[in-house]
Amino acid sequence: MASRKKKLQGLVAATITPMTEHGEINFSVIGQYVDYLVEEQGVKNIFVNGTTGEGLSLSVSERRQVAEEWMTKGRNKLDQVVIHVGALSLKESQELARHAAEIGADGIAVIAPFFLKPWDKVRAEELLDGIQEKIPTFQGLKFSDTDLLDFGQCVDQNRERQFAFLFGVDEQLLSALVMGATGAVGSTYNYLGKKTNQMLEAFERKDFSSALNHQFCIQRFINFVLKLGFGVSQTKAIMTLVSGIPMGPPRPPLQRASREFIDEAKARLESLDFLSSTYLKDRNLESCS
Ligand SMILES: CC(=O)N[C@@H]([C@@H](O)[C@H](O)[C@H](O)CO)[C@@H](O)CC(=O)C(=O)O
Repeated sequence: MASRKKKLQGLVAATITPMTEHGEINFSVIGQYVDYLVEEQGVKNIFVNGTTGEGLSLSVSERRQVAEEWMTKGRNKLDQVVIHVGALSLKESQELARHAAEIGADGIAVIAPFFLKPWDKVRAEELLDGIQEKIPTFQGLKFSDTDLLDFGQCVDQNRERQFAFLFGVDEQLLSALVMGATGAVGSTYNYLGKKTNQMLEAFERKDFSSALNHQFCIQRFINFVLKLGFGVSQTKAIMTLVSGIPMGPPRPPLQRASREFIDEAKARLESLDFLSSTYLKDRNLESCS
C-alpha cells in the first residue's frame, strides 16, 4: 500500500468485477454496489482487481477502467480504496501503480511473483524484514495464508511500526485478531460484512464468547460452500443472491456456478438468516444458531 493517509483498519471487501451476460464489464452497477457495501454491510474499504475481482483475467485497459469507476462511485462514500496492481509483467504492474496514484487511490497492493519467480517461497516475516528501507511508503501486509506462526511473527517483529496487518482467510479471522490483525481483506465481506462486523465489535469489547459465536456462524457457512467447491464463480453467484445486484458470469476459463450450488447456497444462507436484504427483510437477522 502506498499512501500515508491513515492506517487501514476493519473490513475491506475484495470486490467482485460485475460482468454482463456476454462477459464484458458491467460498469453500470458499481454505484449500486458501493451503496450496498456501505449501507447494508457497513463495509467502507475496498480492494479492487484482486483474486475476487478477476484482476488477472482483465486487460490492463480494463483494470484501469474498473479502478477509475470504483474511485468515481466511491467518492465521499468509501474510506479507502486499495487497487491491486500485481501482474505477470513488471512493466504492466508499474503502469497500473502509476495509474492508481493518478486517480487518487488510497493505496496499491501487489501479489508476490507467482509464475516466473526468483524464490520458491518467502515467508512474510522475511519479506517484512527491512522493508521500509527498500519501500519507504510501505504500509502493510495482506496475509492470505493459514500459517499463524508466520503471521504472528510478522506482528511481533514489527510492533514499533504502524503497519496494517490484514488477514485474508475469512473463516479464521478471529484467530488472526487474537494474533494482532488490524483488519481483514476478503470475498465474504461483500455479503457477510455485517455479520463479521458484529464479530469485530464483540472482540473489541472483549466479549470473546460472543465473538466466537459469530466466527462459528460464519465458519459454518464458509465450510459448507468450501465443500461444494468455492471460488470466484461461487462468490459472484452468492453476492447476486444476497444483494440482488447482478454480478454476471466469471471470465473464462472459469465457469458459472452450477444451479445446484446456487440452490444449496441459498438454502444454507436462508437457514443462517444471512439472506437479509433481498429475501428476508422481515426476519430477525441476529439469530444464527
Ligand atoms: C483464495 C481467496 O480467494 N481468498 C479470499 C478469501 O476471502 C476467501 O474467499 C475466503 O476466506 C473463503 O475461503 C481472499 O483472501 C481473496 C482476496 O482478498 C482477493 O480477492 O484478492
